[in-house]
Amino acid sequence: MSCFLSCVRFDDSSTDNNKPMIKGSVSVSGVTCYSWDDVESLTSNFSKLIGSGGYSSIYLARLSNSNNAALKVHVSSHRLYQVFRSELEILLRLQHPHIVKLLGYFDDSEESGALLLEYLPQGNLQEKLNRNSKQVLQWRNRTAIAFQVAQAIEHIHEKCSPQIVHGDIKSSNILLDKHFNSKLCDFGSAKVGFSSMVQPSTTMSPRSSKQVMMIGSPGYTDPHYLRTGIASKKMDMYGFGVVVLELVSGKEAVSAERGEMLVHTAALLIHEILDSNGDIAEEKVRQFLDPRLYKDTSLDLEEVKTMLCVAAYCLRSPPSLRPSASQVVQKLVKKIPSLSFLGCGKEE
Ligand SMILES: Nc1ncnc2c1ncn2[C@@H]1O[C@H](COP(=O)(O)OP(=O)(O)OP(=O)(O)O)[C@@H](O)[C@H]1O
Repeated sequence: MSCFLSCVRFDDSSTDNNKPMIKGSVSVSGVTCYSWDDVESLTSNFSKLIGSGGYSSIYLARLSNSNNAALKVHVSSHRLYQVFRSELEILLRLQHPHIVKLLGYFDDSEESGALLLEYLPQGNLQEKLNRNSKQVLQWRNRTAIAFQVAQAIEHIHEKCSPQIVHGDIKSSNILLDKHFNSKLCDFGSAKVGFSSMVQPSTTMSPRSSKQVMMIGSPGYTDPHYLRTGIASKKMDMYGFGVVVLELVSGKEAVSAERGEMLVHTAALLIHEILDSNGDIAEEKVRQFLDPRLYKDTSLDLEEVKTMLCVAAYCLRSPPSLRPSASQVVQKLVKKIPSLSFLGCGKEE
């Protein structure tokens, strides 16, 4: 932890971005309430699927001003309607350059809902880091993405009221715009309130009534949360640590071929980093580095060490030893000075 404490300043400033919940209105503060007919027409009858998740399908939508948008349609069910409502209410509060922007929504008040979101044309970070991706994400983009995601987490953890735990930080929940600026999405697992204790809820099905619903995704879930069911800001920092390992190595959080977790593959290196306070041999750094970056002229091995150091501290146990998001932001700015030019993520 000393490596963090020596270079951070705490920022306790908070802004209240509460916005009133809209019900039945057409458009308030730029967020529009749509009818189902509107939704069908915006998506040309759901003609283009651009993504899917555990609880939803995402379609390309075209706004009246010809701009593209993304429509996230939640699976119809009473339980998932609560997930939709929770995500809607959280997104209505949030306004940050690195958090996906809510443009509108549809709500039947019973079991169906849809969110109209700004469209991020480069898709998600997991796809971009995939070995089969045509384009190799450059090192300077990777450091900027880590920085911007840390800023988004800092915002929900420390700068909005009430504070929010995202609960599912992973590379497929990080979307990229045309300049590879990142935006955090998917607040369906988020918990509002400080260090919330999550009482695992049972599913609606009587057959599976003993099944508990945990939040998080394989390869990213904080082992402390798995043991205790306590969702806290530090579980987001754990997920962030895994994302940073993905950015450095270009590997998936869970290997598709061998099912191996990246945190396990990197365990030895992480221990060495923590033991040496980040002072590790360049050769070891190179061994872990995404080989597609070897020829990247923007690559700087000292910056790679900084990123690995951030990841290592975010993955520490117990969670109290992990840095806060603002400590990570400060550390990245201090050690990767080019990031300070990004400011707090300029809008396009
Ligand atoms: N605004 C957007 N612009 C472009 N693509 C998007 C947008 N929102 C979502 N997607 C795509 O759809 C995928 C799934 O979105 P999202 O994570 O919000 O769904 P989910 O059902 O909550 O998924 P999960 O299973 O992670 O809970 C994203 O990884 C991304 O590829």
